[in-house]
Amino acid sequence: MRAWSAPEVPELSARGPEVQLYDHQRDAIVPTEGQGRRSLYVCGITPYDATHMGHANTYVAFDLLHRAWLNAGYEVDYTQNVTDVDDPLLERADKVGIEWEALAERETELFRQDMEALRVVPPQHYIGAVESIPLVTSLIGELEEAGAIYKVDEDVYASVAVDEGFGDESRMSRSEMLELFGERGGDPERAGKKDPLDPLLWRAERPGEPSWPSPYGPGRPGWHIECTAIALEHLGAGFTVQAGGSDLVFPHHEMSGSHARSAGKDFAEIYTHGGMVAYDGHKMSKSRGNLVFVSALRNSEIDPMAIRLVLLGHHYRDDWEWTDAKLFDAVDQVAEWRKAVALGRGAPAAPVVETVLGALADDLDAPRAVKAVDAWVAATLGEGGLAETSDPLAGETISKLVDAALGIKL
Ligand SMILES: Nc1ncnc2c1ncn2[C@@H]1O[C@H](COS(=O)(=O)NC(=O)[C@@H](N)CS)[C@@H](O)[C@H]1O
Ligand SMILES: [Zn+2]
Repeated sequence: MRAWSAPEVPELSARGPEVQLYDHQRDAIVPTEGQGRRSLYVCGITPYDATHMGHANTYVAFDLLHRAWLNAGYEVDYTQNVTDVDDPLLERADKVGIEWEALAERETELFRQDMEALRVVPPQHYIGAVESIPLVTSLIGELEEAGAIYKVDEDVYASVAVDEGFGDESRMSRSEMLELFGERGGDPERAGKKDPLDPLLWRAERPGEPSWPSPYGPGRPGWHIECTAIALEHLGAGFTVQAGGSDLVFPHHEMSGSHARSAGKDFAEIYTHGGMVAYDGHKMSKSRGNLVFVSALRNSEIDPMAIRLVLLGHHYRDDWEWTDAKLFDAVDQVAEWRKAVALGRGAPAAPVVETVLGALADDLDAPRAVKAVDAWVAATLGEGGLAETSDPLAGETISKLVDAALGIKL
């Protein structure tokens, strides 16, 4: 599937430090490692209600990781999926009375435009669930060889008992797992399952639902196996980072890793998750409909760089609440940044470069990076810009820095 056009990422003269990142499984900030390259899988959208600020928060967060690795001198293999067939998408298509494929295509295109506007560097592999069905069915075959699948009626389930690492990623209690599994697309109460937590791998054809042929009969893929298959195919076992919002910790990322292990393959080295964005006092969610859309703001002439700056004002792992006031503050902030870099000379830029690259390499601490730029702007717009000690190339250095490291084009 086509991704979106890539923003130019300026090459910085200073090299960023090694990137450290929070790992959910170890509950610690750990070095990101690998031979010369880094590989990243960020779970993509289920294409309806795109692109709300919760989505944007997630993809901008891991764009900072992508950029931090580039600034540290690494090549980055980036894969993202599109869950372009799944229960919530079919339900929404039914509700609004359009073909589910048309809804998926329209919303994915809107998502691409929003990602371009927010200057998110695109994945090299942007892969739909539908186009991955052959990958999914062959991975189910590997689970079958491992004795890790069984049928209930015509539906195919994975047996989590086969995976002794099950639970290591989320570190949740069984009762927590059962509760979240039911809330997030699982069917713990279904009769005939070996374990209520066993997830669906292949959903047999139902009347009125799309289906594709498979060795397990006509049907469609389960949610978790889709990401396992796509990540293993395009990034390979033991890739560096599996990322998404914190509502994916369980069941989605637990199950995705479990399926890989049951097929005898390592999954991600690191699992990391972005916090939840709320609006009107509740997590922004399709079901509640309290959504702020990137495209709506763009259509009312809001500078996407101001939207991006609101997101960067929060640590990626924090939950926070979107407010219009935050947006208006960011509009002013971007204008100040532009004024300061336009002066050409300014307060010394080298220390800002070091602070910004260091902050982002430390578990993507964007708020600390933004504060350092704010301080430089204030000094430069004050008397700092004119003092003898001023740096004649500060404006150019800072605008390249905030572009490469923060994705903010001034
Ligand atoms: N309110 C929110 N705040 C922050 N992130 C959110 C919010 N709502 C959804 N997300 C994140 O946005 C991404 C896409 O969400 S989604 O459209 O529901 N799609 C999915 O979760 C699956 N297609 C992943 S394979 C996920 O990483 C999800 O965790
Ligand atoms: Zn996923």
